[in-house]
Amino acid sequence: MMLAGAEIVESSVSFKTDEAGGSQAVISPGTSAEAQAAGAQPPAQAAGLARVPTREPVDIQFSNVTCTVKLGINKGTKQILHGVNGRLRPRKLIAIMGPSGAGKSTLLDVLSGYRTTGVGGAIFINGRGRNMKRFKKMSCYIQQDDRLQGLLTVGENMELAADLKLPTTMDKYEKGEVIEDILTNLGLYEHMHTRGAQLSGGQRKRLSIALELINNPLIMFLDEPTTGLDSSSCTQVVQLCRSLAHQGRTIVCTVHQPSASLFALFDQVYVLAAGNCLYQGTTTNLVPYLEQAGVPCPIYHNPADYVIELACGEYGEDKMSHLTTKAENGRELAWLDEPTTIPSMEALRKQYPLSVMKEQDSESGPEETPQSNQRSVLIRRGFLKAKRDPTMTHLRLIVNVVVGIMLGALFINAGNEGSRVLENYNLLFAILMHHMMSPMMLTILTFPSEMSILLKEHFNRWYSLGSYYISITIVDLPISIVSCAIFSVIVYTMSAQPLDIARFAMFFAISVYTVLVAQSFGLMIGAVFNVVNGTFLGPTLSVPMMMFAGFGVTLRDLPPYLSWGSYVSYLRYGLEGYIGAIYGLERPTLDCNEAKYCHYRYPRTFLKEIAMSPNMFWWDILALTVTLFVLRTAAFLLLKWKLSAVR
Ligand SMILES: Nc1ncnc2c1ncn2[C@@H]1O[C@H](COP(=O)(O)OP(=O)(O)OP(=O)(O)O)[C@@H](O)[C@H]1O
Repeated sequence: MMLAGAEIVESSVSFKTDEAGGSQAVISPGTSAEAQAAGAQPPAQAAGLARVPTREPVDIQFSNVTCTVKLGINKGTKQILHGVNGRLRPRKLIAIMGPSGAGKSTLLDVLSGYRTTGVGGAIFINGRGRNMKRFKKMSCYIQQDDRLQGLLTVGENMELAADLKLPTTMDKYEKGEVIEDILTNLGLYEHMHTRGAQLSGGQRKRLSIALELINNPLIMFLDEPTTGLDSSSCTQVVQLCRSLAHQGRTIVCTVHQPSASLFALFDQVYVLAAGNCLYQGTTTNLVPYLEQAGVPCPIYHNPADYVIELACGEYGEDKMSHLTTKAENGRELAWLDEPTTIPSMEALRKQYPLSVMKEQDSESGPEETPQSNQRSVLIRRGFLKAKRDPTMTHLRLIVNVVVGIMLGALFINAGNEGSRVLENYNLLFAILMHHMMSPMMLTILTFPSEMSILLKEHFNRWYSLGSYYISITIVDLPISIVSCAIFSVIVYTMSAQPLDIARFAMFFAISVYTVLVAQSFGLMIGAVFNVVNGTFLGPTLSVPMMMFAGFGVTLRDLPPYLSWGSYVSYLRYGLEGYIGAIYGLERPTLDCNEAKYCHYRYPRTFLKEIAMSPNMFWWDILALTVTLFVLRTAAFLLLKWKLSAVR
């Protein structure tokens, strides 16, 4: 790992903060495309990212790449990429351009290794077939939507990413230097204490790049880094990418329709039209290429706009196919920078012998740091987020207090009164519903957004799924227990349940179990479905659970062909557990102060009526433990499946 003082290879862009707190790109001389086009050698970098890549730059070649997606049952398939070829040269900022729907993001997904399903063709790294494990160690993928931790500040985001991505042997000062260097050069140092959610679009994009720069990748893929940014932020981000590329990285971005000045910042451009390559070469060669192809770019027309118009078929489909043929669908290298010096695959293999790969392969495991470190950092991050989370923590605590008081007030003193046993039974069911619905819905509503961050961070090798899963389980436990305890104390005392520590402990244990099981059920749904589908499915799937709980229809009265349902419904064990806690343990006869005749003042009569045994508590705990384990494992497996299925 090279830190401050490392060799600096080219002039660059840095950002200075103006008085208003905004950032401005300061372009050092020697970086303009014109200067490069004129053959000027860029001078040494005066200011810029000190951490240049420590490994040799990477040459990427792809051949006959296809991508086909399934459109659904009996709807056939659709081919998005039609055997495209290309060469992505090192130290270059490369734009993949094309009209909407041309397949830019798909090509980027394929090249980055994010998409693996329905993909054909070959990708070569430095002359050898891509080894995914090795490739992932040297590359990162920054998707279009900035998936950042909005509750954490820029500094915290960077610190935690550094703890996950830098060797554990580095101390906090060394890591701090890396963070300072990156933030200073990306113009984010002054925003160190701003939360991710409060950053502007351009700042968010730069933070996304900063986070991935921590472990100094050789190859960076960025999907539409300029979308949604104003022209000055666009220039800042593209200038930054250019500077990073010229330090020795291969940077590939998709862009929609860049302005002429933005277009000039790219070194190389790859134009796609309907899944075919129309042009591959330097930005400066585009105009001569079009001229030679017989479709000259009109004077005063932005070449980037013109080529997109051609790619859209505005000048006729025949021109599109003519250009695809001329570009040999990306095989033609004549329009790249110094085409005669582009090494063959064989030469590249000689240049990068396998013995070097051996060293790289033995460097570390699939992630940068050991699992124990990943877990502790993720737990730290989880608690930091939980402390500030207005929904998962603050609202959850408030809801438990409010609902506890409301239920307590509605069923005040119902617990000891023989004439109100049925009311108390309703209260126990209402408590069960509360413990089921609130954690389940909260998870269903919040997890999909967490899922997108997980997808990004897991793909970029920040941590393993196992470490992530263990950390979210641990972080949520104290919040669940505290909110459950507050609720239980309020409702238990207000409704005058028997003041017996053993009974309260049983009541509380069942409550915590119900919350944890419901949350795991929500996690299963949230891992697979989006918010809309999850919001529909969660409560809908819970209805049969309620049916089989033994409330409304007693367990005795369930039709024999449906009796299995009571064994799979965790609510049945929850309700039975509550009954055991409140009416079990040989509870003495209840008071009968509010009526002349109290039919259920003898708990045994009531238990007989509802067909529940008071002595099943430990069986209920066992059943809930098994259910929790099964659901938690299922949620993990579904998450694992989802991580690969989306690709
Ligand atoms: N999973 C999928 N199922 C069906 N069609 C898909 C799928 N993924 C992509 N497509 C289609 O493939 C085409 C290319 O999509 P892609 O997102 O790569 O385009 P793009 O060039 O990046 O477009 P944009 O610039 O609008 O993002 C589009 O027509 C899109 O609808």
